[in-house]
Amino acid sequence: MKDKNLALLCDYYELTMSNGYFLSGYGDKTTYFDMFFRSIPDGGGFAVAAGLEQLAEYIEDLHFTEENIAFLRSKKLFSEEFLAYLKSFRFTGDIYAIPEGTPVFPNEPLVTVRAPAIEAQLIETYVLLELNHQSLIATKASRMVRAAMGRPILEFGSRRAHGADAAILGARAAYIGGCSGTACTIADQNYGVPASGTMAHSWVQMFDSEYDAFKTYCALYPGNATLLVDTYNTLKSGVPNAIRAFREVLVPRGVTGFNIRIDSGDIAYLSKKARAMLDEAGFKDCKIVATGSLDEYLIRDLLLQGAAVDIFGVGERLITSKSDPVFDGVYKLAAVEERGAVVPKIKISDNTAKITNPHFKKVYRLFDKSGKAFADQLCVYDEVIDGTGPITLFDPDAPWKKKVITDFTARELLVPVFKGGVKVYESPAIGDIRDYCARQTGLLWDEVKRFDNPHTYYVDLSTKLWTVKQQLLEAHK
Ligand SMILES: Nc1ncnc2c1ncn2[C@@H]1O[C@H](COP(=O)(O)OP(=O)(O)OP(=O)(O)O)[C@@H](O)[C@H]1O
Ligand SMILES: O=P(O)(O)OC[C@H]1O[C@H](OP(=O)(O)OP(=O)(O)O)[C@H](O)[C@@H]1O
Ligand SMILES: O=C(O)c1cccnc1
Repeated sequence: MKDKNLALLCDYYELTMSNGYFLSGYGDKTTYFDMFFRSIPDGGGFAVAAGLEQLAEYIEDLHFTEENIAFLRSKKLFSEEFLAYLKSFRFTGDIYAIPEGTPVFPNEPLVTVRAPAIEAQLIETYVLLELNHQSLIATKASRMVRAAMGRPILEFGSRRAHGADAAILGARAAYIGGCSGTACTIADQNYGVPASGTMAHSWVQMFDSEYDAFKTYCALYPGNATLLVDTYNTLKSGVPNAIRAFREVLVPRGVTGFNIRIDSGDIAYLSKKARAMLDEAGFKDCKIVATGSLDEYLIRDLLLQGAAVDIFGVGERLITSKSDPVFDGVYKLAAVEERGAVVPKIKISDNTAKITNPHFKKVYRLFDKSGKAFADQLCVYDEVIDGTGPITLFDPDAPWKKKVITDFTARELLVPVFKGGVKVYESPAIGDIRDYCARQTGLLWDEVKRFDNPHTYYVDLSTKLWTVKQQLLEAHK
């Protein structure tokens, strides 16, 4: 993907509008665009931001090749002046973003772009596709990881992913969301997501007997043997043959740390029976991996049934976020600059939830004295919340419902990623993003993290921002 020029991976209207801005004298106008989302997949209480590293790489490299320009010329729609401008196009603006792995909520900017109109417009599609996809999968992974109550989850979805990028970057996002590894080897090579795996039924079928298959695998990979026990009959042959192979090949070598995998049938019943057989054979440390169309609800249900599963492998329902496969991030103009002053802009809708929050904004996360996050506050860019004075929180839709908070700390969420076209943000190592995600998720109340009817986390507006919004609504009445 890195070697491909993806400048034309944009919706065609970005180009027609940009050509139009260019010809109408708006091309250089400084604009502020926010990327934010409106609803949390699966009715969850929070989402996990992901995709920033790839977005930053894309923008840093964004340029139009001779071929791109010749292609655009062939459409007979774009002016020669605009095509000449594209030849030397580079992103020159500023970008602020919420770091990957941060729990995020509807209506707060995950990315704010301050750039000349054409530049900000041309990156819209990529900003959205990268953040929408990776945030979707990171959010889904986080749900599954919570359902597994500390048991590792391995991402096994490449074969069911909607294309190569969805597999590779999906594996990256799943790791950020808390998965422990992936079967996707290239995700390890490219992004450092630890790759591992077990074996397919074909391995077991290939040999004259199940026992031969297990014995050979144990001899080849003594430190990494996870034997798939359900090819013929899990309890009658799979588990007994696995026990025999462990006993005959691994025990004499002093190897520990082997596993079995169950991929079909009643996982609760079979895992409990298999556990008893392994324990009886003296293999109390042998772990049981379960796979087969799992998701957070099945994982939770299996654990409620007392399934003796130590590790879950999850594919299709994670890599496609099958139960709710759309992350509805949007990219909206929030302000422009007129003679150096920031002028807020609003998008009005009959659906009040779709009215945008205008202005160049900051996002603060507020923590109570126990360290738990209790609300996010959107402010105008020149406001500061430092926790030294009280803060008034109110419901933006019912501003008379107020409370004054005194004992709290505040952390600004948006960090600079580009300044004047120069990338100033060094993306952390993937393992650090994953750890950060786990720590930040740990700062949310359990009520926000439950699956059913989670508590709505407040994303409030400062009085100043709320007033600007009301004034714009009045002005457009
Ligand atoms: N104890 C259980 N409680 C709830 N769901 C389960 C339990 N055990 C398995 N499942 C789930 O039920 C579904 C069973 O799928 P299905 O019957 O189509 O195939 P399978 O058992 O995996 O067998 P095969 O791979 O041979 O088709 C899977 O989604 C699996 O995760
Ligand atoms: O079910 P998922 O969550 O996607 O997990 C990955 C699945 O992929 C493999 O099966 P494969 O695609 O070979 O087909 P199978 O279901 O017939 O085993 C593996 O054996 C798992 O069952
Ligand atoms: O390694 C595995 O067990 C695996 C990999 C991909 C898909 N299903 C299982």
